[in-house]
Amino acid sequence: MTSSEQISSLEQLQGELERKAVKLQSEKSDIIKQLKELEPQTVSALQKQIDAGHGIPEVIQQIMGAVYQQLENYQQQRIEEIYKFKVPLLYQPDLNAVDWLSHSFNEDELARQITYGCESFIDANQYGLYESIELPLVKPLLATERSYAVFDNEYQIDKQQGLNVLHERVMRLVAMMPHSSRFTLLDLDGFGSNFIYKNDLPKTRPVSDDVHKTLDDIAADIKRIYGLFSVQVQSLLDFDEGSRGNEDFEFIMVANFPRGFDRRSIEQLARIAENGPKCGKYVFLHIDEEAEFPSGTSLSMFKNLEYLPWRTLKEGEAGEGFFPVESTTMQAIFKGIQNSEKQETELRFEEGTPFINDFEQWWQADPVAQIHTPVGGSGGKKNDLRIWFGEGKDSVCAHGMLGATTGAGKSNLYHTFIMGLACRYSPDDLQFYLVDGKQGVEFTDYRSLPHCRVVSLYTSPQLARSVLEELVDTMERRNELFTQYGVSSFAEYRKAGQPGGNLARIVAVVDEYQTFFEDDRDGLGSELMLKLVSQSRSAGIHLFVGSQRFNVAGMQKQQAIFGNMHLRVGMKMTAADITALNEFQAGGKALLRSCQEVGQAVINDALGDDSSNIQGRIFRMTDDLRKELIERLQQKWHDSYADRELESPVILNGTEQPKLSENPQLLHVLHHYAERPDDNQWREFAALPQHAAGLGINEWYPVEKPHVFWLGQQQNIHGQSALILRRRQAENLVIVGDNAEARLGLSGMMLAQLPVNHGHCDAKAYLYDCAIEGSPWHGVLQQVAESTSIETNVATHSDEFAAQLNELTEELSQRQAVASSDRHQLSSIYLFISEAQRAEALQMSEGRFGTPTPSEQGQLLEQLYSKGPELGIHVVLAVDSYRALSQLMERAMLSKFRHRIALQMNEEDSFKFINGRQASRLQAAGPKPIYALYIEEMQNRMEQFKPYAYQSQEKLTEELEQLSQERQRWEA
Ligand SMILES: Nc1ncnc2c1ncn2[C@@H]1O[C@H](COP(=O)(O)OP(=O)(O)OP(=O)(O)O)[C@@H](O)[C@H]1O
Repeated sequence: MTSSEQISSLEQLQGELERKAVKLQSEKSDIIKQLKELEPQTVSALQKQIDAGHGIPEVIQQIMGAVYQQLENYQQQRIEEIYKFKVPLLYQPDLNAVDWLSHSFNEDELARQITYGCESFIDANQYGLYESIELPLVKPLLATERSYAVFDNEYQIDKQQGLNVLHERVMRLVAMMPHSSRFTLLDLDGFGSNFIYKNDLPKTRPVSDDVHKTLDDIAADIKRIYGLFSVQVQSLLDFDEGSRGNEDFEFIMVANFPRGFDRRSIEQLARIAENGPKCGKYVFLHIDEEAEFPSGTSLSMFKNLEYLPWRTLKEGEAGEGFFPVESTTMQAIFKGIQNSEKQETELRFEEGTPFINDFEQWWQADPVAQIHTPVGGSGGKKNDLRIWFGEGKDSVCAHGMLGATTGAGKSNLYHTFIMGLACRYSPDDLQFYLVDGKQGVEFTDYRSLPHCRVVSLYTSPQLARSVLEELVDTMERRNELFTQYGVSSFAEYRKAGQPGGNLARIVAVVDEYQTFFEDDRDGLGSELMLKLVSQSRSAGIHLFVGSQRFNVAGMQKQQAIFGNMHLRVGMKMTAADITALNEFQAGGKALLRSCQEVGQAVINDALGDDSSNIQGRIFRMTDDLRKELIERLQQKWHDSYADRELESPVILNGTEQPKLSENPQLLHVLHHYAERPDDNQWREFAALPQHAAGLGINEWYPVEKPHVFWLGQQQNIHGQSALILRRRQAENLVIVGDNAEARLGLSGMMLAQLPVNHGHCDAKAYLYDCAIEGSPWHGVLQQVAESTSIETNVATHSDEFAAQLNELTEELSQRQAVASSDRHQLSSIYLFISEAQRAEALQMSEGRFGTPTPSEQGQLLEQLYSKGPELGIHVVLAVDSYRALSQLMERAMLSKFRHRIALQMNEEDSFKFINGRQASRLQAAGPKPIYALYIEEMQNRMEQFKPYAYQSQEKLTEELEQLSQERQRWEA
């Protein structure tokens, strides 16, 4: 119910009550009249009864009883009707008479009017009611331009009288507006003893010992709020609730005025009293009549004072005045407020961005000079808070930064910004790189946003820096392209018709950007950031970074970097952070101090210059709306570009193992070629740079029958670790290390990639699964093999393995007989031995002279890995430790494994296996994520990556399904 309805209902109540009472009165007399009219009939009825021989008194009783019953029913009914009308609780004259337990305090009733006594009664005696009804006397408050005063009446015995009036005002106001009122309690003479409930009030302004400072702060607020006004909006009360945000109405309560005030503070207070009401600031003075005003001052300086009635009312009394609030009532009100749930006021995204409902308008905005989107409203207008990057008429805005404490609404601002832009610009015109902090998963849903090129979750410092590195590389590639076509900027290139292919503006949003500078002794993060922010604007690349504060630990060259961050967005921050910051000037800082509520922000696009501050409230974007919009944007992509495959973004995750099904290089091959590529197409794909989702390998000779197997993801944007098996000596793989999930995941995913490299007649797999039967690892390889169309032979026991070895040895000797010119026609054969440490028949035994001698199976295997690779037979061996490996083969045999993967192992084993301690340091930061090293013996290459790892049966099944779906086109 709005306030005006409230008041009309008060008046209505009064009228209704009077009408009912009069009606009751007239009905009562009607009945009595009827009763009187009954009398002659009664007489004749009596006569009849007597004639019939009945007893007289009994008959009279019967008739009279019926009549009185009827009368009573009437009265009861009417009285109930009257009591149904209740005075609204917040307007009851006596706050002590209110049942506060029945009130939720969840919503505010703006005190446009307020009760200041009892106006009239419906008198119980007069109308025959059980109880009298009191009606409130109301007067306007918020809508006036008044301040208020009450005198301490020296003739009163109780000197507290005037203060009690103030207390009653405070309680009434806080009960009406628990969430939108703020109190400033000035008790200079009493040291606060006159406002003992100060800490119970939900919001108070901190009062400095120096009253001038407090008054100056209030005056600055008034000035700031005047700054929000426009022709339509000329008082705080005119703002609609969403855009008023949480700008509070402030009540400045002064005890024992003017005690403790000097001339300057009285002058300032008088100015506040006069100018404050439009900005929602009202002064209430309790005047101590015995105190003297400092010379040159007087109460007449307060021009708009209204005097509050101070008469104490007692129960049943009417007139202007007040009922002193008892302390139990205060407690009930404060408790109720404490338990209330604040109804958030908000400005919804849909309200400020009507274009989101007009699909025709989507993706129509022009990115050539700049990109921009509204992100909030300042008050009078609903969408004048905006973020932009690029070139304006006389200004530029290259990059931006956001400072906001936890819970200030930072994530919501990112979502509003990202979705606003995504609806306005097409994915050909705008792309996002989204980087969450170390703990962050805020950007997860954007994996399916068509504009997204990179989504990084739980981002580690190394990963964060690699994103910067990638942006710098992209910038350099763009600059080369511009030089090639004789243009100097993104805008010129676009205007020239994009002769070298489409380029979109890139916006990189980085949350918790201090991650760039963590564990960074070389200062690489600062170096890269400076390079990017100082050069990338003309390449159409913009950085928008956020943190708890602008200035973050570990950052070097801050001044130079910040000199390019034209856009500054501040939300609620700690007082200490605001005082310390240099990214806003004094006016901006004052605005930031008033951002006390979630969603409030100050935006400045001119390096913090005070002339460019704009304060307001960020649109609220619900998760549901965001998800719905992402889905619709995806649909729009498919509708608009039926012939173009949507490129999947690179997904980085600082804690999780990667998924083969998300490998952009694999996806590129699968999506780009309608069938399994031929030799030339493979070569073309291999030569494609990694940033274009290729392998970046030029040495790709079809005669060597190269086949690619991805192993996992490196800690950077484009780096995918892969090994290429060719028909050359030693093209085998050995995986050594503690982690069973990684060993199994690596072998399993290699197996899963056979159908990428081979048609089903073109390869065969032999599996020797030595995992303990009943263990979670047992049978996993077989399950993977079954999901491919490749012919597979599975052994789980030593004798089955012996048969496999015999078959393969036979195959090997047949292949050796094939003329070398025909060998390229031989199909590929892969032998996977997992958990080889458990293959007893492969272990070496002590020979005649104490030297270890290979077992019979060991010798056959040795032949296969020594002679097989050139003939298309490759061995993939996985074992849990170097010690176990050394029981399977002599050290010299290790040279037959050109490809080696090391997982975490002890330092000694690491030295033996890879000639360095690196493998003993892999998990130094903790067990997750699992890291691995890929060593390419011949090229002396070593790279660290996160391997594909086995996690659970469900996840594997899901992954295999996903992969076979992706491959479907080729299989058909
Ligand atoms: N502009 C806004 N209007 C109304 N409510 C908002 C607004 N912004 C955020 N909120 C609400 O406030 C809460 C915190 O918001 P948000 O998650 O964006 O904060 P944050 O600063 O990112 O917090 P954290 O740093 O803890 O992640 C959420 O419940 C959100 O719905």
